Amino acid sequence: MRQLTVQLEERSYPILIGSGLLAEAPQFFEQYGLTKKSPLLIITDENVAPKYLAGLEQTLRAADYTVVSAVVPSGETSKSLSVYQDMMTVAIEGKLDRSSAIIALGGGVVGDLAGFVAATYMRGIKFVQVPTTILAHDSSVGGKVAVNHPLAKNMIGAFHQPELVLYDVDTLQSLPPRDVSAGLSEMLKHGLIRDEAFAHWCEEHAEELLGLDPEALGYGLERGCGIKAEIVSRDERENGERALLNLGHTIGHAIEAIAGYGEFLHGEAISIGMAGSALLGEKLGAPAGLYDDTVRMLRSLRLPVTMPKHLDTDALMDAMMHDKKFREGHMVFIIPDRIGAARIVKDVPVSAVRDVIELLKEGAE
Ligand SMILES: NC(=O)c1ccc[n+]([C@@H]2O[C@H](COP(=O)([O-])OP(=O)(O)OC[C@H]3O[C@@H](n4cnc5c(N)ncnc54)[C@H](O)[C@@H]3O)[C@@H](O)[C@H]2O)c1
Ligand SMILES: O=C(O)C(=O)C[C@@H](O)[C@H](O)[C@H](O)COP(=O)(O)O
Ligand SMILES: [Zn+2]
Repeated sequence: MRQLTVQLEERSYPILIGSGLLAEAPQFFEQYGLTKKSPLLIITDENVAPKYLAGLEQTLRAADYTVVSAVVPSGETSKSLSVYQDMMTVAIEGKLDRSSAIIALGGGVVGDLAGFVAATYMRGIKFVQVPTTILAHDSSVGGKVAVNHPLAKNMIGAFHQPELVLYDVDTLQSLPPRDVSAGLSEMLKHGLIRDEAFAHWCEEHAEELLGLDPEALGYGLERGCGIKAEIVSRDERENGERALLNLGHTIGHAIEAIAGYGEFLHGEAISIGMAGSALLGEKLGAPAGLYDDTVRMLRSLRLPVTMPKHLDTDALMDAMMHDKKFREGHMVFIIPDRIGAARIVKDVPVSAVRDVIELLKEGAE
């Protein structure tokens, strides 16, 4: 088992990554403070439930935990206020109390939704992240929890750290190829912002990663989580450095909202956004070649680097104004200087962003 720690003083917690960990959930839950005297609520989705829910429920009940479960539709549309309200109803009817915990069994959608329920139920109860996607190496760490507003991504949310991240990598073997690639997008992002060697490693090991080779996946998840944990430990609430984790997200979130949630997977939209950030980087003085290198790396992971022409530039520009980094009238972007290093740039010219959006359209020169 690989173990990392998110260092946040009294809110510190471990990230446990390994094979067979779901079967050991009761021991870990007990070790990290989940009481057996109050019910647990497992929130999962329709794709994950048939594969992993019954097993987890049985293991927990055999260890004397009381378990209530809720299954939401799979996909981005479940990060909504209406599904959030349904989860609140299940929690109230299931008699969760202030000592209860919520278990997020699934990918980033379930993690963000369940985490937001935990952050707000009775003004906040414990929760545990049990990620089942590659992408969730990012979403399960750091405590950003949220649902979407139709106009903008992750608009209704909180910072609420889990007690534990229990990452059973065996679950990843059942992921569809499109979700494998989407998850690798955020893995590469961690290399692009902080670790040049890791970014190259992702490209060099693309075929093993896409083929779900356990050794490659284990290392990639450990390094990706490690970079995220280091940054979050220094800047939990995104007052500075944490914004680097948003590379590609200003454009990516706008694509997700304007195309309609679920049309593009999050990792796919972020991939297009990272290609756009590299273009912006070159416009703002980064060495030529940065865009080509970035695009080559993204393509090696079978990720898209262009968007359909029909996505309206004005609508995308409007959506970008809702970015959480937009403050005091300034458009703020994460701009790569080179592979492995990026910086926060305040007041990026709107005209440069508009040019980049046009260049990202399919068929543009
Ligand atoms: N909080 C954060 O810091 C953070 C970071 C990155 C992304 N996110 C959010 O995460 C979400 C994307 O996460 P995601 O890509 O994991 O999406 P997801 O949760 O929708 O999972 C992707 C798909 O895989 C299915 N699935 C999950 N586990 C499976 C398994 N083991 N086997 C087979 N199918 C499985 C799901 O049902 C879904 O259809 C977005 O909403 C994004 O905004 C949050
Ligand atoms: O943890 C962070 O900080 C990130 O930015 C990670 C991103 O991958 C993630 O998509 C996050 O949810 C985006 O946050 P937001 O504040 O832009 O909504
Ligand atoms: Zn993301």
